[in-house]
Amino acid sequence: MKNAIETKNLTKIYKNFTAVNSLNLEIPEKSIFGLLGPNGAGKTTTIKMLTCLIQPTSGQATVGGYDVQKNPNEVRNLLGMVPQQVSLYKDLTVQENSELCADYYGVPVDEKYDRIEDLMELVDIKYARNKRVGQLSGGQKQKASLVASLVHRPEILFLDEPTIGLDPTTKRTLWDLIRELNDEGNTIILCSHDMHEVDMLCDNVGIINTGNLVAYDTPQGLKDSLLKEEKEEHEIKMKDTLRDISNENEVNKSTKEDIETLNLKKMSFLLKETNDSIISAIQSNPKVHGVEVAKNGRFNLRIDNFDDDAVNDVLKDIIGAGGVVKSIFTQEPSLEDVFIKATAEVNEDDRA
Ligand SMILES: Nc1ncnc2c1ncn2[C@@H]1O[C@H](COP(=O)(O)OP(=O)(O)OP(=O)(O)O)[C@@H](O)[C@H]1O
Repeated sequence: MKNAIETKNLTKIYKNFTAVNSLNLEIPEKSIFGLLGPNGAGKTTTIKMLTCLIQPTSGQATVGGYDVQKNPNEVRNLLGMVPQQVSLYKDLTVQENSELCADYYGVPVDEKYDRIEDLMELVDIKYARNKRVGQLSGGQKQKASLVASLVHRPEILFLDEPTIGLDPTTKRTLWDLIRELNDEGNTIILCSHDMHEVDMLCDNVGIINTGNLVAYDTPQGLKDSLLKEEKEEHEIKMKDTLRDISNENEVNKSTKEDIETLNLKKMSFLLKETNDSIISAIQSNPKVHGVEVAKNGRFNLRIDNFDDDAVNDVLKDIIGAGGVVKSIFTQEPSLEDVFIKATAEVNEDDRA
């Protein structure tokens, strides 16, 4: 698979402050890539370099095979950009802004009205086409911005916090649109602080912290690696604690309990009906620790966090004993956990 974007040691230094430090990134064609990072990490600076708004201090970047420094015009023709702050003319209407963008990118006159019509239909902003952008709500502005950015059919679309401030329904409409554009073969670069959004939409995620790329994988790959890291940390902690205990020659009850629960994850089932045979079936599973039946009939238990089959095994026990599961909940690492871990160490001094 070809890459839509490649960077090699891409660096931006403002005076003596390193905003982006030697970034090496590969974004496959026709994928949705999520760029994450805390405030001030260097996301917008990276996007600005890739969209030819600012010059890198050193390193290279290619977009659609074109070098951002040597062929900025070719790069600009390939991409569309929805920035954090909507950059349309406030005194012009949605229609006028869209036409202006179409003319700027040289969209043939016999196509431009149809394209604008189709896009307005797609994002549902037709009803406000004759309103001035300055009079629109935040969500309407975002939609107008999308129409203007997509009118020249960019192969690569940059979206900087596209759903910030949108209501949940409009947000989901926009997610559908992003997926649709991707299905049509567009590459999408999404900058967002919304972890759920990134998890739902992106094929790959890069986490940038103090100008450095600190993680790059699929969302699931990142979560799995956190689980693996936790397992390794847990094993080290176990060994240390057991050594301490044997040194002290005394096993404190709460310490023992701490060790036992370190590697357990919470799991909870709501069954249609409960009876003793279901309870004893769950209790007799060696992977289950401490079953508790809550007043609302929900089973709360803990299972081995690192055993891939544990959830399946408990389910089999319940179904085998004639139980009907209405809902199930397990606590897994989220992309937010990965983000917090990957960006925990902040050393702004290193950037100067
Ligand atoms: N023109 C500039 N001159 C000096 N420093 C700058 C300039 N633009 C950005 N920076 C600094 O570079 C760093 C990265 O900024 P950038 O806007 O790329 O962060 P970001 O990851 O997009 O943050 P946010 O999530 O808050 O939008 C910040 O510390 C910022 O202050």
